[in-house]
Amino acid sequence: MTIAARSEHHLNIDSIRVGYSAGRTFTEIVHGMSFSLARGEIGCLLGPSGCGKTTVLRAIAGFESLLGGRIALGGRELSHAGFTEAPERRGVGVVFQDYALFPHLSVWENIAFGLQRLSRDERRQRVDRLLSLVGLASHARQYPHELSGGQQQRVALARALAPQPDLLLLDEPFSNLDVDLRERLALEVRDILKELGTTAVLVTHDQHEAFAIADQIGVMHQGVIVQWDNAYNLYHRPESRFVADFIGQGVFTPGTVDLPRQQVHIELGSLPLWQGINACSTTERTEQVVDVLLRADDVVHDDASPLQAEVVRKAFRGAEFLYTLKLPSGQQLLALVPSHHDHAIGEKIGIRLGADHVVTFPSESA
Ligand SMILES: Nc1ncnc2c1ncn2[C@@H]1O[C@H](COP(=O)(O)OP(=O)(O)OP(=O)(O)O)[C@@H](O)[C@H]1O
Repeated sequence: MTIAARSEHHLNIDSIRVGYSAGRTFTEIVHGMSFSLARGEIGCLLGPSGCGKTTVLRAIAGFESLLGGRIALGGRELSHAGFTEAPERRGVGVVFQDYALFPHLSVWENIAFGLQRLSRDERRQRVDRLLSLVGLASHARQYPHELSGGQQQRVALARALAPQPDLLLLDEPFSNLDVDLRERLALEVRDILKELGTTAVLVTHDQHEAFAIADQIGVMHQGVIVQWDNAYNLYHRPESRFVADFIGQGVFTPGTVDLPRQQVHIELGSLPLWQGINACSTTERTEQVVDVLLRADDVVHDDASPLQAEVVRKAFRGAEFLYTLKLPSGQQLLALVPSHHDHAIGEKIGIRLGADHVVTFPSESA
């Protein structure tokens, strides 16, 4: 069956519902979730543990069937209630968290594994190209146990890409790697997918990984996508408190909206409202109490500033310290400060606002 509507999208996930039964009870985990990707686009499902990310991926791979909604790829319907195309017939490749390489096969043989139907020459060309693309040409004869975790994950990626799938799924592919390598490999994988024009969906709970690899990110909460957007908008224009909280670091601080001046006043000073984005919609009153999202990079350390805040906690981040600061009112803030400004706990430091816009939410204390 071909889906004519929205054919500009390569992958269409349309109102899918997925759940599990355990004994006599049935629990719905994914509650009518939708997103689409154009050909060659990289999407990411990002969310806290247990929100249903892997369940969605398993449904796209064909390991779980749908209770409702539909999944289509390249105009081909892969799943709807009562129909699940078999995983091996979907044209979907999967890279798992634990690499799942064949231990008794060499790197070359692992990548060639799914290419039996190709001629010897085609197979050799395909595997050699992928090996050089993932930077492992000199490791072709080695076995998985002789490789580092990052190298094994590159082999797993090459193996999943070898049959040229219509869609690649990556399930927390970097979570077994250390933090520095994770982000580097995520950027490398992005380059490889872009070079091949492969459409991909990644799931992770690590926002740096999501930011490094994805064109579009769906922030998931309790089985639904609460915002589908690019990384910049998720950080700077979160549409809900959940997204504001989950993405980046910041605090909510009380503020008063001054609509005539299009400003919001907080303890640190006044800021322009971001037109149309989360600005309070109520116009009956000229002032309104709101919670203002202040990111750690919105608060600037400035010795010349008359506004002083006390250092309550500090975390060394290499290039920066993440300071937790207390204002005279007791309100706490976060501030990212270059790490050559090494201040002691209890010390008072000058701060000022460094934000050019502000995002507000209805006050939870009002
Ligand atoms: N096979 C299963 N049978 C029953 N319940 C399951 C099964 N697999 C997952 N669940 C439940 O579904 C919910 C969502 O799980 P899922 O693995 O999709 O979440 P996730 O967002 O990928 O989490 P994580 O980041 O921890 O992997 C969880 O409450 C989990 O316990």
